[in-house]
Amino acid sequence: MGGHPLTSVDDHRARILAAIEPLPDFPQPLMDALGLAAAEDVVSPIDLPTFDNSGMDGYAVRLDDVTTATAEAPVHLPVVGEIGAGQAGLLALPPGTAAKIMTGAPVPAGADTVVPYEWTDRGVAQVRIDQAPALGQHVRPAGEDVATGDMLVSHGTVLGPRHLGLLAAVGRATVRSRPRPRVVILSTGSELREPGTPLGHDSIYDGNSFLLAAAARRAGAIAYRVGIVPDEPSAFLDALHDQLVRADLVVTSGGVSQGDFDVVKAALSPLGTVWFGPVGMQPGKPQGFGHVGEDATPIFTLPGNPVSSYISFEQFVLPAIRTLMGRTPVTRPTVPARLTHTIGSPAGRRQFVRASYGVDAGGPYVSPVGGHGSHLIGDLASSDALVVVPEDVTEVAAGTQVQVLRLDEEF
Ligand SMILES: Nc1nc2c(c(=O)[nH]1)N[C@H]1C(S)=C(S)[C@@H](COP(=O)(O)OP(=O)(O)OC[C@H]3O[C@@H](n4cnc5c(N)ncnc54)[C@H](O)[C@@H]3O)O[C@H]1N2
Ligand code: MOO
Repeated sequence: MGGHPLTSVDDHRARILAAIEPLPDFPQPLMDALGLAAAEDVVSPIDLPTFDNSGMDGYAVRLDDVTTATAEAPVHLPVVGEIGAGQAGLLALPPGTAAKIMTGAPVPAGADTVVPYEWTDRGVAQVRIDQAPALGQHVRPAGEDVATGDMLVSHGTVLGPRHLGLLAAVGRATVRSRPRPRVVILSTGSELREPGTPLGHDSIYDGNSFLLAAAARRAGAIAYRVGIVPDEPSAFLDALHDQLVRADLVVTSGGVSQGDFDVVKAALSPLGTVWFGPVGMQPGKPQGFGHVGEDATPIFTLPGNPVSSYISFEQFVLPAIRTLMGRTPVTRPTVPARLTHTIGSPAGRRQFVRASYGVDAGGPYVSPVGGHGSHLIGDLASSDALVVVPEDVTEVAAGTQVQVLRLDEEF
């Protein structure tokens, strides 16, 4: 790739997003929709409360019958029934009577007020009322909270526990949303070993497939972490084709630079459906994107260095997952912060500097963490932000306002 011109980060992302369509939406059971974007405007089919109901355990009365009640001169009323929540036998209250009523039970026609037990002798056949209530006291009117036709959740809202609770409360069993994309992650490299197994003198543990699968799941996808694939094109193609049946997206790590055993490039280049080339970024220069299989499944071939892999995921795969899910914005927004230490950056490449973000008396700040090496996964794990240094900038002085990606923030 040495002689190839660099594709810009923005052009590469634009090429990817032009090739990704949101997944079709369909009605999903409410619990499956947690964290998904609603793909419909939901208006309420009913009022909430659905009917006038009691806010206290006590007696339903007509205010006119109890306005004179005091401790010295209590009012006595015959009790004509008992109304429990979900057990409402008594539909109307005759004048001059009271009915026991429980919290949430429908207030009978004719009653306009509820007297709580604490203001009475809790009588069964007759009740003594020691205090006069205000009109409508402890009656929760129908439609007070939500009226039929109110907009409950608008298209694009990311559904959380409170939205789902409300949808259930108005009787919705499902909500239209796009499903979680299924993302298959393959890591390539004959040097790789599964964590928990012994390491040879020339092997390393496969951190990337965990890094990428966890990032995909955090982004809202269903991540399938496939085992390690050796540096052998036929083995890679077999593994890939086995996985396509359950993939909306495929992500590979490793095997895309200039090495003699760069398996992903060797296996996919002959298909002619995957673009490989250098992208003007550091880390993450060697990239590939295209389509594979009968369904033209999108495939991202990310570089194997762990930090390169992760930053490539952030820049390219995350926006694709969010597009599939109908989430906006598709790219993580940057926030401004004050840089605490001077940093250098290569000309012509957008640099992503591992950093830690904080806020002090001077406002938000960001401090570089560790070195630039794209193998430094320890430094990556100590970071929670990336400083974005534009392509044409070769040095940023301490104290400068920079643009920062906060990696653990929801957006
Ligand atoms: N002659 C050149 N060599 C390299 C170039 C170049 O332009 N010319 N680019 C360098 C850059 S930049 C990167 S990034 C890497 C990308 O290489 P590959 O994508 O082919 O990745 P590998 O060679 O397979 O591995 C690179 C590195 O990462 C380690 N690795 C790979 N997979 C994993 C994994 N699953 N878990 C942990 N670590 C992994 C691997 O052992 C290597 O150390 O190429 C440079 N070379
Ligand atoms: O692009 Mo590589 O990702 O700089 O190490």
